[in-house]
Amino acid sequence: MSMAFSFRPHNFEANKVSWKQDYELNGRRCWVQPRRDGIDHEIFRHRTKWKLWSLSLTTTRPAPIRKYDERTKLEEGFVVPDSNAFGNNFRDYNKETERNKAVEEFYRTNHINQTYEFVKEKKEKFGKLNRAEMSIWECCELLNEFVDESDPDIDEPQIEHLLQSAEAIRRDYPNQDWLHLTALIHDLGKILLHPKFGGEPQWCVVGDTFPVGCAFDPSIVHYKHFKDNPDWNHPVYSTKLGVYTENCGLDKVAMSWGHDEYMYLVMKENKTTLPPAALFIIRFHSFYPMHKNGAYTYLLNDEDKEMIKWVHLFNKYDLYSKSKVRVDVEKVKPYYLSLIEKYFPAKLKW
Ligand SMILES: O[C@H]1[C@H](O)[C@@H](O)[C@H](O)[C@@H](O)[C@H]1O
Ligand SMILES: [Fe+2]
Ligand SMILES: [Fe+2]
Repeated sequence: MSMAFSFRPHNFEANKVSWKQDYELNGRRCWVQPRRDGIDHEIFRHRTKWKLWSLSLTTTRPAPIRKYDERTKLEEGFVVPDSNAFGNNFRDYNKETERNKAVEEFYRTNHINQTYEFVKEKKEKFGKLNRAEMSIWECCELLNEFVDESDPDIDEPQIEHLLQSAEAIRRDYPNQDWLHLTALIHDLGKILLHPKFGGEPQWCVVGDTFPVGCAFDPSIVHYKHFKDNPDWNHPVYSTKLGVYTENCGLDKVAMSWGHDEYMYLVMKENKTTLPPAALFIIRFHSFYPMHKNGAYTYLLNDEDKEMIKWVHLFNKYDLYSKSKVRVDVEKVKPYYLSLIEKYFPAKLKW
């Protein structure tokens, strides 16, 4: 195999290389060059050019991670792939595929059943956090068996998605360890699917979220199915503001019940030391109607408007890191355990 690389990264001369094909990343072939200074170089081909980034996968090393573009001579961030693991556009809910049929059926059930009353009951029930005591990592491992039925972009077990998004954000923001941990835990609320938690059905655990107690916005995925929701014709809940007041703030808004709100409650009650931005990201990362489509702005207050930037930043890694490439769990585990120890108690109430 020819190894003709045209780039010249810093310190290139110092590294007598013997490139070794190692694995695929986002459908690309990559080579990894472990170096004596502890910072591995990963090389991959993006469109017509070779790119390089340095990566470091253990806690003991600093992580000066960057990608290097030979043509522009610039370092750049995470490259958003052109298509998902199935060769389709990301979040394309309308393309006729077998998977999308199941996804639509998921949203039909979700839209019919998520009512204002239903959400209040679930919050009350699961807000007690009296179902299990376990560490964050134990919860990650329990998620191994679940595949999210609402997601057109990935059919891998959830732990893969957690690690893929965490590793992707870590590459671009090596010094923001709170972001790495936020990504790792952002979907842990899906543990509600587990028999320990009564094995909740998918429609009230996963999928995009939206406010209840006021009118459903037409930008919500598969909006048409709301017509069979009992709140559809409710005299108050079907109005624009519903039970809310203009710009009352998202903290006061009841969102459709699912993994976001549950994980937010778990973090808050177990007194995480993660910053407020982390809580905001986790609580609203599935609120695509707001953060992607710009709906419901009349419910946001100034603080929310300020915080959205974090959800936008995070969303890129949540959505576009989904791929068929597995992360080596054992390799990265020590790093994430150290973050968990920094920001959470050893055991949490769930
Ligand atoms: O299907 C996905 C999945 O359930 C994600 O965890 C959620 O955050 C997204 O909003 C949703 O589109
Ligand atoms: Fe999610
Ligand atoms: Fe996610």
